[in-house]
Amino acid sequence: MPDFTPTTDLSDAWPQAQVAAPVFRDFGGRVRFQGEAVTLRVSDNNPLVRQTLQTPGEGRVLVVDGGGSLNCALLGGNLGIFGVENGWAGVIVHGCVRDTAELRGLDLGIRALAAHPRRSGKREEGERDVPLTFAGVTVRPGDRVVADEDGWLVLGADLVPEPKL
Ligand SMILES: O=C([O-])CC(=O)C(=O)O
Repeated sequence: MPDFTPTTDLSDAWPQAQVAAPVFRDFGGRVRFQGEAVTLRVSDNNPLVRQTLQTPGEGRVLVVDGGGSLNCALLGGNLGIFGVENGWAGVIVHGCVRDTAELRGLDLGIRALAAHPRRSGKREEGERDVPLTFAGVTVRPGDRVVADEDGWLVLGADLVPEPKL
């Protein structure tokens, strides 16, 4: 990926960068990804996740706060394909995903807490474009999210562009 600065270097250059607690697993076919955050808060229901991944991603990262729920999966193979087809760089789920063998084959960054076989509820509820706080970070819409082999972090929109490293 062109112009990719590792999270380690970003963290060194910007001590104020928010680093997510290292509780996320990598499920995607793309280990390194970055982009502006689009935010969703849902609770064991994923229609908003589906709807959002069906809109143009334009290289952004969908950040889903599922409240850390270990009850069901908020994203699976079909939603992952929507993400690829619509140009999302990645999806970060504070919750679970499923179809992990399929997700691994997608050109999409995917982080989540765990795998879970059960599908989520189908109620159209949740909030979009709200600040999210979980795993020690606050993600606001438009913040830059950067993920790689070492974890992921959040750079507030005010920190863009990058400093000279
Ligand atoms: O539809 C769902 O709830 C999640 C899923 O399994 C998929 O994306 O394929």
